[in-house]
Amino acid sequence: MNTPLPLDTPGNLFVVSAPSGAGKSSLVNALLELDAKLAASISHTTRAPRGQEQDGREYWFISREEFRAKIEHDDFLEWAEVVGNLYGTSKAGIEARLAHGEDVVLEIDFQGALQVKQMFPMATLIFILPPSWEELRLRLQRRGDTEPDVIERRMANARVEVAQAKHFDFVVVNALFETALFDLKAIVHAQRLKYAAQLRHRSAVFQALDLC
Ligand SMILES: Nc1ncnc2c1ncn2[C@@H]1O[C@H](COP(=O)(O)OP(=O)(O)OP(=O)(O)O)[C@@H](O)[C@H]1O
Ligand SMILES: Nc1nc2c(ncn2[C@@H]2O[C@H](COP(=O)(O)O)[C@@H](O)[C@H]2O)c(=O)[nH]1
Repeated sequence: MNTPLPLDTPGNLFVVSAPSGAGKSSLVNALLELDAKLAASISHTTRAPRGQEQDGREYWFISREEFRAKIEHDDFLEWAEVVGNLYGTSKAGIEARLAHGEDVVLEIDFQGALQVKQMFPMATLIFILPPSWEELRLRLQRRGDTEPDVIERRMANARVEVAQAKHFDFVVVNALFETALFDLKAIVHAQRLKYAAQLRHRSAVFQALDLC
């Protein structure tokens, strides 16, 4: 059972999901370079490293047994199986960062995103769409680090994922990279302002109650 996060942390939680190859890592990495207040969370996965990926940089690469043990210990904020591999977001660090007023971004699949929203309704869920199925396939192929049969499985899974976009707070189409990045920055900015105002409202209400 996943234990919920506190509801009124001063930090903001952003969750970015997309079908594999739509460009979410590229967009989130560009956003992280521009935004010093935003930190990424490194997920655990049972899949093998791809290309130049390094343990502790893109992911923590662990065995299925280690992953199962982490589930048993309630170490994950959320976890899911995606195209045959297990992926999970470790709770350690995220709660502390949010409590200290830092903003955290998670790059996870839709199953994980929906779990996070249930436990932490203040989380902002952003879905990145590719401009077309053809372009999605081309991006997966151009990346050159994924076997052809895996590309087919990811394309099939992409249809399931895109059908979930309606449950997200925002949808961004990643056709032109700079335009999508601009949209992402605007969403983060707007949500920060909205939640800061909500926190001020709550503390003003508590003050008013004290005066009564
Ligand atoms: N707007 C864009 N136009 C053209 N190519 C793009 C665009 N955005 C990203 N790409 C390219 O598409 C490929 C896939 O991008 P990326 O690895 O960021 O996708 P992803 O959604 O994070 O995939 P995964 O979930 O598998 O990690 C990369 O080669 C990236 O450079
Ligand atoms: N539910 C979670 N999904 C995650 C997490 N980390 C990554 N992912 C998603 O898995 C797929 C495939 O990723 P890839 O790196 O193997 O291409 C992609 O949609 C990721 O967003 C996680 O911690 N939880």
